[in-house]
Amino acid sequence: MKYQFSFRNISQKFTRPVITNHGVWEIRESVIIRLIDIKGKISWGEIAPISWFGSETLEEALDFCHQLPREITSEIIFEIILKIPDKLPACQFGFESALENLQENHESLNYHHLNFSGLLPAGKAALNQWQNLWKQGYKTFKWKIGVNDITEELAILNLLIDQLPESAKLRLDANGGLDDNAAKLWLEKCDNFPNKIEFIEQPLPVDKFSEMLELSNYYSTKIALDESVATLQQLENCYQQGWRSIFVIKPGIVGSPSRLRKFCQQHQIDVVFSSVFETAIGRQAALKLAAELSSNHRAVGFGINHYFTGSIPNV
Ligand SMILES: O=C(O)CCC(=O)C1=CC=C[C@@H](O)[C@@H]1C(=O)O
Ligand SMILES: [Mg+2]
Repeated sequence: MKYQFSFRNISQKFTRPVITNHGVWEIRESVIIRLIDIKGKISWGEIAPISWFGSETLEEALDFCHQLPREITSEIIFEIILKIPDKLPACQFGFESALENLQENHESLNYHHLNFSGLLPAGKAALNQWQNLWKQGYKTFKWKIGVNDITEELAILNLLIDQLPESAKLRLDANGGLDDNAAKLWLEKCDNFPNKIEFIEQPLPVDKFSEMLELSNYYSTKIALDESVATLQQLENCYQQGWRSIFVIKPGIVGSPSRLRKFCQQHQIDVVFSSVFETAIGRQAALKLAAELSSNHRAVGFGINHYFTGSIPNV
Protein backbone atom coordinates (compact mmCIF):
# COMPACT_ATOMS: atom_id res chain seq x y z
CA MET A 1 0.00 0.00 0.00
CA LYS A 2 1.28 3.51 -0.78
CA TYR A 3 1.31 6.37 1.71
CA GLN A 4 1.89 10.09 1.43
CA PHE A 5 4.59 10.96 3.96
CA SER A 6 5.00 14.45 5.42
CA PHE A 7 6.54 15.87 8.56
CA ARG A 8 6.64 19.14 10.42
CA ASN A 9 8.86 20.64 13.12
CA ILE A 10 6.70 22.08 15.91
CA SER A 11 7.53 23.88 19.11
CA GLN A 12 5.64 24.48 22.34
CA LYS A 13 6.64 26.98 25.01
CA PHE A 14 6.51 25.59 28.54
CA THR A 15 4.23 27.73 30.70
CA ARG A 16 6.71 27.09 33.45
CA PRO A 17 10.30 26.27 32.32
CA VAL A 18 11.42 22.78 33.32
CA ILE A 19 14.31 23.39 35.71
CA THR A 20 16.54 20.42 36.42
CA ASN A 21 20.18 19.74 37.07
CA HIS A 22 20.52 19.66 33.25
CA GLY A 23 19.52 23.34 33.12
CA VAL A 24 16.47 25.44 32.22
CA TRP A 25 14.27 24.05 29.41
CA GLU A 26 11.88 26.66 27.98
CA ILE A 27 10.79 25.43 24.55
CA ARG A 28 9.86 21.85 23.66
CA GLU A 29 10.49 21.14 19.95
CA SER A 30 9.53 17.90 18.20
CA VAL A 31 8.76 16.51 14.74
CA ILE A 32 5.24 15.39 13.88
CA ILE A 33 5.13 12.82 11.06
CA ARG A 34 2.02 12.04 9.03
CA LEU A 35 1.14 9.09 6.80
CA ILE A 36 -1.97 9.19 4.58
CA ASP A 37 -3.10 6.01 2.81
CA ILE A 38 -4.91 5.83 -0.53
CA LYS A 39 -8.29 5.81 1.27
CA GLY A 40 -7.34 9.00 3.08
CA LYS A 41 -6.75 7.34 6.47
CA ILE A 42 -4.29 9.45 8.43
CA SER A 43 -1.76 8.11 10.91
CA TRP A 44 0.44 10.30 13.12
CA GLY A 45 3.74 9.77 14.88
CA GLU A 46 5.92 12.02 17.02
CA ILE A 47 9.70 12.27 17.16
CA ALA A 48 10.54 14.07 20.43
CA PRO A 49 14.30 13.86 21.04
CA ILE A 50 16.02 14.79 24.30
CA SER A 51 19.64 14.93 23.18
CA TRP A 52 21.04 15.65 26.67
CA PHE A 53 19.42 12.38 27.77
CA GLY A 54 21.24 10.45 25.06
CA SER A 55 18.79 10.43 22.13
CA GLU A 56 19.52 12.00 18.73
CA THR A 57 19.27 15.77 18.33
CA LEU A 58 16.26 17.46 16.72
CA GLU A 59 18.51 18.36 13.76
CA GLU A 60 19.52 14.71 13.27
CA ALA A 61 15.85 13.68 13.36
CA LEU A 62 14.93 16.38 10.81
CA ASP A 63 17.84 15.37 8.53
CA PHE A 64 16.59 11.77 8.67
CA CYS A 65 13.05 12.85 7.69
CA HIS A 66 14.31 15.16 4.90
CA GLN A 67 16.11 12.32 3.12
CA LEU A 68 12.96 10.13 2.93
CA PRO A 69 10.75 10.02 -0.21
CA ARG A 70 7.35 11.78 0.02
CA GLU A 71 5.51 8.70 -1.20
CA ILE A 72 6.36 5.48 0.66
CA THR A 73 4.92 1.99 0.89
CA SER A 74 4.40 0.02 4.13
CA GLU A 75 7.27 -2.24 3.00
CA ILE A 76 9.54 0.81 2.67
CA ILE A 77 8.34 2.13 6.06
CA PHE A 78 9.06 -1.26 7.62
CA GLU A 79 12.44 -1.31 5.86
CA ILE A 80 13.07 2.24 7.08
CA ILE A 81 12.27 1.18 10.64
CA LEU A 82 14.57 -1.80 10.42
CA LYS A 83 17.27 0.45 9.01
CA ILE A 84 16.84 3.30 11.50
CA PRO A 85 20.09 3.00 13.43
CA ASP A 86 19.97 2.77 17.24
CA LYS A 87 21.49 6.25 17.27
CA LEU A 88 18.07 7.60 16.20
CA PRO A 89 15.83 6.13 18.95
CA ALA A 90 13.24 8.94 18.88
CA CYS A 91 12.84 8.38 15.10
CA GLN A 92 12.43 4.64 15.71
CA PHE A 93 9.63 5.41 18.17
CA GLY A 94 7.91 7.97 15.93
CA PHE A 95 7.90 5.88 12.74
CA GLU A 96 7.06 2.56 14.38
CA SER A 97 4.17 4.14 16.32
CA ALA A 98 2.81 5.71 13.10
CA LEU A 99 3.05 2.35 11.33
CA GLU A 100 1.31 0.57 14.22
CA ASN A 101 -1.51 3.13 14.11
CA LEU A 102 -2.04 2.28 10.43
CA GLN A 103 -2.25 -1.40 11.23
CA GLU A 104 -4.76 -1.35 14.06
CA ASN A 105 -7.53 0.72 15.54
CA HIS A 106 -5.58 2.22 18.42
CA GLU A 107 -8.66 4.21 19.54
CA SER A 108 -9.68 1.01 21.38
CA LEU A 109 -6.75 1.53 23.71
CA ASN A 110 -7.78 1.80 27.36
CA TYR A 111 -5.24 3.23 29.77
CA HIS A 112 -7.67 4.68 32.25
CA HIS A 113 -6.52 2.08 34.78
CA LEU A 114 -3.13 3.79 34.95
CA ASN A 115 -2.31 6.08 37.88
CA PHE A 116 -0.48 9.28 36.97
CA SER A 117 2.30 11.13 38.79
CA GLY A 118 2.19 14.93 38.80
CA LEU A 119 5.45 16.81 38.19
CA LEU A 120 6.11 19.53 40.76
CA PRO A 121 8.30 22.54 39.98
CA ALA A 122 11.80 22.52 41.47
CA GLY A 123 12.51 24.48 44.65
CA LYS A 124 9.99 25.90 47.07
CA ALA A 125 7.45 26.52 44.26
CA ALA A 126 6.50 22.86 44.86
CA LEU A 127 4.95 23.87 48.19
CA ASN A 128 2.14 25.80 46.54
CA GLN A 129 1.72 23.61 43.45
CA TRP A 130 0.97 20.18 44.91
CA GLN A 131 -2.50 21.25 46.19
CA ASN A 132 -3.75 22.00 42.63
CA LEU A 133 -2.58 18.60 41.47
CA TRP A 134 -4.03 16.84 44.53
CA LYS A 135 -7.40 18.43 43.71
CA GLN A 136 -7.08 17.02 40.17
CA GLY A 137 -6.70 13.54 41.67
CA TYR A 138 -2.92 13.03 41.64
CA LYS A 139 -1.70 10.98 44.60
CA THR A 140 1.92 10.65 43.43
CA PHE A 141 4.18 13.65 42.89
CA LYS A 142 7.67 14.05 41.50
CA TRP A 143 9.95 16.84 42.67
CA LYS A 144 13.29 17.81 41.12
CA ILE A 145 16.28 17.99 43.50
CA GLY A 146 19.94 18.82 42.90
CA VAL A 147 18.81 22.21 41.56
CA ASN A 148 19.24 24.42 44.64
CA ASP A 149 21.48 24.22 47.69
CA ILE A 150 21.04 20.86 49.44
CA THR A 151 20.33 22.42 52.86
CA GLU A 152 17.52 24.45 51.32
CA GLU A 153 16.11 21.44 49.46
CA LEU A 154 16.23 19.19 52.53
CA ALA A 155 14.31 21.88 54.46
CA ILE A 156 11.72 22.09 51.67
CA LEU A 157 11.40 18.29 51.74
CA ASN A 158 10.52 18.48 55.46
CA LEU A 159 7.79 21.02 54.69
CA LEU A 160 6.49 18.95 51.74
CA ILE A 161 6.32 15.81 53.87
CA ASP A 162 4.52 17.69 56.66
CA GLN A 163 2.00 19.14 54.19
CA LEU A 164 1.28 16.17 51.91
CA PRO A 165 -1.77 14.04 52.79
CA GLU A 166 -1.08 10.64 54.37
CA SER A 167 -1.83 8.67 51.19
CA ALA A 168 0.38 10.86 48.93
CA LYS A 169 3.68 9.49 47.59
CA LEU A 170 6.71 11.56 46.64
CA ARG A 171 9.42 10.81 44.06
CA LEU A 172 12.66 12.82 44.03
CA ASP A 173 14.51 13.27 40.72
CA ALA A 174 18.13 14.46 40.89
CA ASN A 175 18.84 14.11 37.15
CA GLY A 176 22.30 12.83 38.03
CA GLY A 177 23.11 16.08 39.82
CA LEU A 178 24.29 14.81 43.22
CA ASP A 179 27.78 13.73 44.29
CA ASP A 180 28.30 10.59 46.40
CA ASN A 181 28.04 12.43 49.74
CA ALA A 182 24.89 14.35 48.76
CA ALA A 183 23.29 11.15 47.44
CA LYS A 184 23.96 9.43 50.80
CA LEU A 185 22.53 12.43 52.68
CA TRP A 186 19.33 12.31 50.61
CA LEU A 187 19.01 8.52 50.98
CA GLU A 188 19.56 8.65 54.75
CA LYS A 189 16.92 11.37 54.98
CA CYS A 190 14.45 9.44 52.83
CA ASP A 191 14.99 6.21 54.80
CA ASN A 192 13.21 8.05 57.65
CA PHE A 193 10.04 8.29 55.54
CA PRO A 194 9.61 4.80 54.04
CA ASN A 195 5.87 5.27 53.50
CA LYS A 196 6.23 8.67 51.84
CA ILE A 197 9.23 8.55 49.51
CA GLU A 198 8.68 6.09 46.64
CA PHE A 199 12.18 6.42 45.15
CA ILE A 200 15.06 8.73 44.28
CA GLU A 201 15.54 8.97 40.51
CA GLN A 202 19.08 9.07 38.99
CA PRO A 203 20.89 10.37 42.08
CA LEU A 204 24.33 10.12 40.42
CA PRO A 205 25.57 10.74 36.84
CA VAL A 206 25.34 7.97 34.21
CA ASP A 207 29.06 7.05 34.63
CA LYS A 208 28.49 6.16 38.33
CA PHE A 209 26.56 2.91 37.76
CA SER A 210 28.52 0.78 40.25
CA GLU A 211 28.17 3.45 42.96
CA MET A 212 24.38 3.53 42.40
CA LEU A 213 24.23 -0.26 42.46
CA GLU A 214 26.04 -0.19 45.81
CA LEU A 215 23.70 2.50 47.19
CA SER A 216 20.67 0.50 46.04
CA ASN A 217 21.91 -2.47 48.08
CA TYR A 218 22.61 -0.37 51.18
CA TYR A 219 19.64 1.99 51.64
CA SER A 220 15.98 0.98 51.91
CA THR A 221 14.82 3.94 49.82
CA LYS A 222 14.58 2.65 46.27
CA ILE A 223 16.70 4.11 43.47
CA ALA A 224 15.35 4.49 39.93
CA LEU A 225 17.66 4.78 36.91
CA ASP A 226 16.49 7.24 34.26
CA GLU A 227 19.29 8.87 32.22
CA SER A 228 21.28 5.62 32.72
CA VAL A 229 18.61 3.63 30.84
CA ALA A 230 17.46 6.27 28.35
CA THR A 231 17.95 4.04 25.27
CA LEU A 232 17.28 0.32 24.76
CA GLN A 233 21.03 -0.37 24.54
CA GLN A 234 21.59 1.29 27.95
CA LEU A 235 18.54 -0.46 29.40
CA GLU A 236 19.89 -3.85 28.35
CA ASN A 237 23.40 -3.00 29.60
CA CYS A 238 22.21 -1.94 33.09
CA TYR A 239 20.08 -5.07 33.36
CA GLN A 240 23.03 -7.27 32.33
CA GLN A 241 25.21 -5.48 34.91
CA GLY A 242 22.79 -6.48 37.65
CA TRP A 243 20.35 -3.59 38.09
CA ARG A 244 17.14 -4.93 39.62
CA SER A 245 15.75 -1.81 41.33
CA ILE A 246 13.54 0.58 39.37
CA PHE A 247 13.94 1.41 35.65
CA VAL A 248 12.40 4.67 34.37
CA ILE A 249 11.50 4.13 30.73
CA LYS A 250 10.77 7.07 28.43
CA PRO A 251 9.13 5.34 25.41
CA GLY A 252 9.56 8.51 23.31
CA ILE A 253 13.37 8.24 23.32
CA VAL A 254 14.07 4.61 24.29
CA GLY A 255 13.78 3.37 20.69
CA SER A 256 11.72 0.71 18.88
CA PRO A 257 8.42 -0.10 20.64
CA SER A 258 8.55 -3.72 19.43
CA ARG A 259 12.07 -4.16 20.85
CA LEU A 260 10.95 -2.56 24.12
CA ARG A 261 7.97 -4.92 24.32
CA LYS A 262 10.30 -7.87 23.77
CA PHE A 263 12.70 -6.70 26.53
CA CYS A 264 9.88 -6.10 29.08
CA GLN A 265 8.27 -9.43 28.25
CA GLN A 266 11.60 -11.25 28.65
CA HIS A 267 12.54 -9.56 31.93
CA GLN A 268 10.08 -8.83 34.74
CA ILE A 269 11.54 -5.43 35.62
CA ASP A 270 10.21 -2.85 38.10
CA VAL A 271 9.32 -0.11 35.63
CA VAL A 272 8.05 3.47 35.74
CA PHE A 273 6.98 4.88 32.39
CA SER A 274 7.83 8.56 31.92
CA SER A 275 6.96 11.37 29.54
CA VAL A 276 9.38 13.21 27.29
CA PHE A 277 7.03 16.23 27.30
CA GLU A 278 5.56 15.06 24.01
CA THR A 279 2.29 16.24 22.45
CA ALA A 280 -0.89 14.16 22.61
CA ILE A 281 0.37 12.24 19.54
CA GLY A 282 3.48 10.87 21.22
CA ARG A 283 1.69 10.63 24.57
CA GLN A 284 -0.97 8.30 23.19
CA ALA A 285 1.65 5.99 21.66
CA ALA A 286 3.71 6.03 24.89
CA LEU A 287 0.70 5.37 27.15
CA LYS A 288 -0.31 2.48 24.90
CA LEU A 289 3.05 0.86 25.72
CA ALA A 290 2.73 1.77 29.42
CA ALA A 291 -0.73 0.16 29.56
CA GLU A 292 0.62 -2.98 27.89
CA LEU A 293 3.85 -3.26 29.85
CA SER A 294 3.16 -1.75 33.28
CA SER A 295 3.08 -4.93 35.32
CA ASN A 296 3.02 -3.14 38.65
CA HIS A 297 1.32 -0.44 40.63
CA ARG A 298 3.68 2.43 39.88
CA ALA A 299 2.13 5.68 38.64
CA VAL A 300 3.20 6.76 35.16
CA GLY A 301 5.12 10.04 34.89
CA PHE A 302 2.77 11.72 32.45
CA GLY A 303 1.18 14.26 34.75
CA ILE A 304 2.72 17.22 32.93
CA ASN A 305 -0.24 18.88 31.19
CA HIS A 306 0.10 21.88 33.48
CA TYR A 307 3.52 22.47 31.90
CA PHE A 308 1.83 23.46 28.63
CA THR A 309 -0.97 25.88 27.86
CA GLY A 310 -3.40 25.43 24.99
CA SER A 311 -3.84 22.50 22.60
CA ILE A 312 -1.35 20.86 20.24
CA PRO A 313 -0.13 23.24 17.55
CA ASN A 314 -1.96 22.45 14.30
CA VAL A 315 0.31 20.28 12.16
O1 LIG B 1 8.73 11.48 34.69
C1 LIG B 1 7.92 12.35 35.01
O2 LIG B 1 7.29 12.30 36.06
C2 LIG B 1 7.71 13.56 34.11
C3 LIG B 1 8.75 13.74 33.04
C4 LIG B 1 10.07 14.19 33.61
O3 LIG B 1 10.22 14.35 34.82
C5 LIG B 1 11.18 14.44 32.72
C6 LIG B 1 11.02 14.36 31.36
C7 LIG B 1 12.10 14.68 30.49
C8 LIG B 1 13.29 15.13 30.98
C9 LIG B 1 13.44 15.46 32.41
O4 LIG B 1 13.25 16.85 32.59
C10 LIG B 1 12.48 14.75 33.35
C11 LIG B 1 13.14 13.51 33.96
O5 LIG B 1 14.33 13.54 34.25
O6 LIG B 1 12.49 12.52 34.22
MG1 LIG C 1 14.22 11.73 35.48
